[in-house]
Amino acid sequence: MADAVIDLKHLVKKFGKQTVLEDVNLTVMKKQIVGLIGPSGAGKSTVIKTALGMEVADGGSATVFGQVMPKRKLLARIGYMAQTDALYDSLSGRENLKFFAEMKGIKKTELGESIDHVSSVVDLQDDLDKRVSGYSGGMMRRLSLAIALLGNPELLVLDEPTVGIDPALRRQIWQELDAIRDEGRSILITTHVMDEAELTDKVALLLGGKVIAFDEPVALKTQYRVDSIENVFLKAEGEFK
Ligand SMILES: Nc1ncnc2c1ncn2[C@@H]1O[C@H](COP(=O)(O)OP(=O)(O)OP(=O)(O)O)[C@@H](O)[C@H]1O
Repeated sequence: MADAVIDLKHLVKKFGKQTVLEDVNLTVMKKQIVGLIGPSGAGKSTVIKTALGMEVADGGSATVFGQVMPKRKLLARIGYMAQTDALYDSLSGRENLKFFAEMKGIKKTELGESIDHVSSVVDLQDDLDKRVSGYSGGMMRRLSLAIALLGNPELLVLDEPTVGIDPALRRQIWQELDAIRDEGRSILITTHVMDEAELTDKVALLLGGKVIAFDEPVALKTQYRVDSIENVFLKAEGEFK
């Protein structure tokens, strides 16, 4: 699709004999937040990893900015937050941010401002000089998110970014995600928090290796004749079984 930032067409991914993704169709357009929901083990992380070229597809196609990943040139345009934190434990939060900022090619003159901004979004300013080995799980998630936000990437791919994060901070993070979208950037986010799925522009429901529903939250609620995305999820899952 023209203008699609992420475009997955009939994507198939197998692990040995297990077909995790059977026929996944999904697009993330410019200036859009797309939420990917589905039961545990449905394959949400696999969708992300295959889209980003960390796993090789067994069928169909996956493009990001019109190209098949991985493409070194595109990496600077993408902020990726994995489900497991890839942080340097023996370094402080600030040192981790500096390291990843350099990897992303952020100019030295912009480094301080950049680190201040991303650490304030996740409320880590006061803990930046502590070693990551002393961080709680939630603090590590917040640092990983801050790293993904560095450099204002055009596309953010966030795998369960708000696990272990309390509601007030979660709200603050969503304000930032909205601002990022309003600037014309794009976000693909997986979540188990159904309230968060309500905040997206479009929700994709992954079940049985397929995106069985993909629409605006309001449209999905109308389609399933329920009053929340949580109930859409439960009804779709019930019908599927
Ligand atoms: N590298 C791998 N090798 C073998 N099997 C894998 C691999 N990665 C994922 N799987 C399997 O694929 C299925 C989907 O896993 P995935 O992590 O994508 O699900 P998920 O929807 O992200 O789950 P959760 O919500 O629990 O994070 C699972 O059955 C998992 O065991």
